[in-house]
Amino acid sequence: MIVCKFGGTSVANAEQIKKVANIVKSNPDRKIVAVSAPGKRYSEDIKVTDLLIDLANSALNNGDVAGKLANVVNRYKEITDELGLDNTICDVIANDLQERVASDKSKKELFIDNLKASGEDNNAKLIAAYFNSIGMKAKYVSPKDGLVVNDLPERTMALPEAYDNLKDLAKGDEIVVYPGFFGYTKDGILRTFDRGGSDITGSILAAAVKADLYENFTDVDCVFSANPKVVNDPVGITEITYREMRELSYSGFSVFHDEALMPVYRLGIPVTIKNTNNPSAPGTKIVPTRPLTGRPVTGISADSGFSILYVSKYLMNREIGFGRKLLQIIEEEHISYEHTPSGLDDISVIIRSNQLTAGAEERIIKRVKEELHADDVYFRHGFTLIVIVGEGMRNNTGLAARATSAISRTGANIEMINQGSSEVSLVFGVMQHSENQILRALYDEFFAPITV
Ligand SMILES: Nc1ncnc2c1ncn2[C@@H]1O[C@H](COP(=O)(O)OP(=O)(O)O)[C@@H](O)[C@H]1O
Ligand SMILES: N[C@@H](CC(=O)OP(=O)(O)O)C(=O)O
Repeated sequence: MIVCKFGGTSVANAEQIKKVANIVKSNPDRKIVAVSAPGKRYSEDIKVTDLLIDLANSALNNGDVAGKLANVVNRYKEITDELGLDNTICDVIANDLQERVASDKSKKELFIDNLKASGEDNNAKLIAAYFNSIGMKAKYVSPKDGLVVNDLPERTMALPEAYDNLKDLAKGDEIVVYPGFFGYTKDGILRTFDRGGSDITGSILAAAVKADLYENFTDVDCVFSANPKVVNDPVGITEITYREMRELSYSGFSVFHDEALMPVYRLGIPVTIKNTNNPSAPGTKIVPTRPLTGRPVTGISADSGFSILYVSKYLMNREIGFGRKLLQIIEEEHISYEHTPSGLDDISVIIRSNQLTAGAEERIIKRVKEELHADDVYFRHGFTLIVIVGEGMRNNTGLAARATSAISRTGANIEMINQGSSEVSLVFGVMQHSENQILRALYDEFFAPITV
């Protein structure tokens, strides 16, 4: 049995939804279909999820609710009209949105989650109605019936019992159309996953029903070895390991959410990334292991929005517990960190900038100075992490040297280097403004065809 997930671009309009129906119809094993909210129809378009976030903020701040709500309903109306569906489903969607807008606003975050999730919830209802209208027996299933997630303040994750609750999801003879992106706490409170989180839903469903395959349909033929929006015509990846994909997704390959790997990885369920616009292309297969090819590097990703906390203190290396105390100060601000490269007398902590506020920075600096008696403490912002990933990198001598010289040829300074302990990745911290130039230089170094 196959669980397939169709991303926002695959369900952005009627034409795309017709392609989805054809893909599902073409293989009777495709029994569970997880869907996103309508995404971008063209590059300047706005995703329904973003329209909904804007609507939620308007509702919280006494802004224009009626106009923004009508805007969202119109996106669905356009789709239903073109699919030849009657007004029933659009009325359901309009009523549902009105109810959500009128719901409890005392917990801002939960109110926004509730509106955000309606994008996928209503699209799943619409797509199930369309499937039935063309004779494909289908039913919409709500995450309320099983996809239990944890409570605030932790980030949203499925609880172990969700897998048991959902194990019989595909038992009937209808195709299950399931909204991505959200679940419910044990108390029935709706919470969304991170942005891009419909990939996570698909993976949870695949693990719950022990699917033979999880197909993730998007708008590119495969995962490329570098972001195709930055590197011209990058090499496509046929097979990639979970570990490689995890590193690359986490650090900038937006094509597949990094958290979506864990549920399927635990059961060894293979994943393929395929193109809704070109379903016969084989796509990229994510597998537990793969034979090594001649190329040590599989992919190069870049992710911006990082800050670095620099701390130096003479004889830091001799001071027992210095690192722990430093990280505890950061923990007490509820901030997570990515890397902690260190030298004899200094340590840097790499943090996602969106977790920092001016107040938090000030408190951290003050405490590190006063409690840890550091000689120097300061934050710097505007960094990108460039990550080179490949199973073939282990024991490949000279690879780091090749990477650093490729970067130095661009004239950029390397602010930080970290060899991931998994030994399949190498991380470089650079200033954000040189990101694209460095990505292209590294791509040329490791992927350009050799000419004699
Ligand atoms: N290395 C990569 N390989 C393929 N696509 C990538 C890569 N890095 C970034 N992308 C982008 O990811 C996009 C698909 O992800 P996303 O927009 O989340 O799609 P969906 O709407 O299917 O969820 C592609 O259009 C592509 O621009
Ligand atoms: N619609 C949500 C969840 C999602 O997974 O969307 P997409 O498939 O368009 O990446 C978002 O925009 O974050």
